[in-house]
Amino acid sequence: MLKQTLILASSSPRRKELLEELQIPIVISSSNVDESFDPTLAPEEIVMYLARKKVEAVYSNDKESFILGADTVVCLDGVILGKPRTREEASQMLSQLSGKTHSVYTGVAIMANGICSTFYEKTDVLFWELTDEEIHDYLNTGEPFDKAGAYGIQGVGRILVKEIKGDYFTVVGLPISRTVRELKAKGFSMPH
Ligand SMILES: Cc1cn([C@H]2C[C@H](O)[C@@H](COP(=O)(O)OP(=O)(O)OP(=O)(O)O)O2)c(=O)[nH]c1=O
Repeated sequence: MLKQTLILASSSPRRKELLEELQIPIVISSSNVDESFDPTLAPEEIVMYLARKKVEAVYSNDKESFILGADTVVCLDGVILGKPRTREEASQMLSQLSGKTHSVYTGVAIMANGICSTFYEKTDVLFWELTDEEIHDYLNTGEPFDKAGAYGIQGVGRILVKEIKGDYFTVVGLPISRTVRELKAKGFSMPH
C-alpha cells in the first residue's frame, strides 16, 4: 500500500499551484535532471521521456509514494522551442510565434507501485500579430524567461493569445483534469 502523498518531481510553481488548488497533499522533490533530448524524436515522445526522467530521479530515493512529473515544450512548424536563455532568444521566439498557431505539448509521468506510466496532451495556440513594441514591452515584464516558448498564458502573456484549442492547463504546464483521472485510476485517493 503506497502512502497517500503525492511527490511532485518538479520545481514549477504553476504545477504546484494547480495541485494545491484541489487540496491535493503534495511534497516537492525536484532533482536536477539533464533535460537534453534526441531532437529527432516527436514532441510528444520528448515530453513523455523528460517527464519520466524527472520521476525516475525521485523514485530512486522514495519507493513508498506516488510520484508525478511533467514536461512542457512549444512546437512551431516542427521546431521545438524550450525556455529562452537570453532576452534575444526570447525576442526571437516571440517574433516567430507572432500571427501563427503553435502546439504546446505537456507530457506527464506517474509512478505508482514501481510502475511508471506516461501520457501527453496537446493544445494549439494562435497568437495575434505582435508589433515590435508589444514584444519589447512583454520582454520587460520578465515573464518569458522560465517558460517554454517565452510566454506565460496565465500571466501578462494572455494578451498575446487570440485563440486556443485544447486544455488551457496543458499550456500552463499540467493538464490537471486528465492528471487527476489518471492518479485516481492508479489508486490515489483524492480529497474530492
Ligand atoms: C507556454 C507556457 C509554458 N509555461 C511553463 C510551464 C513549465 O513550467 C515551463 C516549461 O519548463 P519545464 O521544463 O516543463 O518545467 P520547469 O523547468 O518549470 O520545472 P521542472 O523541470 O522542475 O518540472 O514553461 C507556462 O507557465 N505558461 C505557458 O503559457
